[in-house]
Amino acid sequence: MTGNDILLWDETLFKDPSVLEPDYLPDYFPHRESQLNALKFALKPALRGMRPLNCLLVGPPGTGKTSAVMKIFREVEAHAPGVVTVKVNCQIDSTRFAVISRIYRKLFGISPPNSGVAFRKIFETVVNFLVSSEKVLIVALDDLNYLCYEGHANEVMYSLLRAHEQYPGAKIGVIGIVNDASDLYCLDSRVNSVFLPEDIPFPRYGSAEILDILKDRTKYGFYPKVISDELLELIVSYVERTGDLRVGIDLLKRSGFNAERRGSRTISSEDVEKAYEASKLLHLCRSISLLSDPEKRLLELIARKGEIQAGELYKAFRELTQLGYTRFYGIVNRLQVLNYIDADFTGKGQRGRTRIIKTKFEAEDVLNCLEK
Ligand SMILES: Nc1ncnc2c1ncn2[C@@H]1O[C@H](COP(=O)(O)OP(=O)(O)OP(=O)(O)O)[C@@H](O)[C@H]1O
Repeated sequence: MTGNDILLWDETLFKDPSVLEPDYLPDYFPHRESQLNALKFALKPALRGMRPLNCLLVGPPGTGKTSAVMKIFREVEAHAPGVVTVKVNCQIDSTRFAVISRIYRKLFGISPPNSGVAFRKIFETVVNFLVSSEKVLIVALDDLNYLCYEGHANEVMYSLLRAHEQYPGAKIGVIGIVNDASDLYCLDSRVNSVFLPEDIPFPRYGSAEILDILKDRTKYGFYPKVISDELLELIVSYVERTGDLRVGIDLLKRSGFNAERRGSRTISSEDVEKAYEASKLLHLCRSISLLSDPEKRLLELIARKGEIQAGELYKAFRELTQLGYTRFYGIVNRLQVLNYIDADFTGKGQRGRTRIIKTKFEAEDVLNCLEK
C-alpha cells in the first residue's frame, strides 16, 4: 500500500453525504416517467382551479412512491400559487384529528389549538379558508393502511372527499399511497363511491434500473474512484433480492463509512458485505412496520418459537389477542403470501396432517425489527 492509499484523519470519501441520506430528493429520477406523467395528468385540473383527480399509488417498499409525490408537489407549488399540497405520514398521524392538524399547520404555519377543540371546528376553519382564498388542496396520505388499522380511514377520507357537499366551493383531492391494494380493505362504499382513484402502479425495479440509479448517487455522493463498477454490481445483486432501493443507498453509505474506518481511499468487497448485515434489516424492518398490530403479534409468537404447530400457535394467539380462528387463519395466510413464514403441512401429526409454521427470516432479525 502506498502512502497515497491511506486516508488522512480529516479526509473523507464523501463528496456530498446528503445525496446518500434517506430523505434526499434526487434531481435524476429515472424509470418512473409513466408514473410521474400519470400523477401530473391527475393533478393538472388543480392548476386551473378545479378539483384534481384522486390517485392511488401502489407498490412495494422503496420503489419511489413517496419521492414521486414529493417531486410533483414541489413542481406544483413552484408553479401554482393557488394550490396547496400536504403530505401526511399516516404512520405518525393516524387519527382524523392528527391528519387535519397536519393540514392546518401547512396552511397557517402554526399548530391548531389542541385541547378541547373538536375535529369539526378545525376542519371548518381549514375548508372555509380554502373556499375564501379559492385555493385547491391536495393531500397525500402516505401509508394510508395505518388509518385502516386505527379505524380512522373512513372518517378521514369521507371528510376530505365529501367536503364540497357541505362546503360548496371546497376543492380537495386525495392521493393514497399503499404497498398493496388489499391494504384498503377497510374503506366502505360511501368512501369508495367518491374516491374512485386513478391507479398508478410502482413495480419493483430491475437490476439495470437499480444500477442506473445507484451509479448516479455514487457520482454525486462519493469522490471519483471510491467504488469500482464490480462492487456496484455486487450492491445491485443485494438490492435485487428485495427490489428496495433504500437498501442500495444505505449500502453505499455504510460501505463508505466502513472504508473510512479502515483509513482506506476505496471501498472493498468486505466493506460492502459487512454493511449488508445492517442494510438488509432496513427492508425487513420497514416491511414489518407496515403490518397491522395482530399481524405483528402473530409474527412475534412464531419468531420466538422458531417453529410451531398451527394448533399450538392459534392457542397462544387467542390468549394474547382474544381474536378468533377466522382472523388467525387470515393472518397466517397473509404472512405466508407476504413471504414472512412457511406454513406447510407435514402429514406427520397424530390426527392426520399438521401445519408447521416457521419464519423465513432469522428469528433474531425479526424480533429486532419488532422491537423498534
Ligand atoms: N427512480 C428513482 N430514481 C432515483 N432515486 C429513487 C428512485 N426511486 C426511488 N429512489 C430512492 O429510493 C429511496 C426510496 O424511495 P421512496 O421512499 O420514494 O420509496 P417508497 O416507494 O415511497 O417506499 P415506502 O413504501 O417504503 O415508503 C429514496 O431514497 C429515493 O430517493
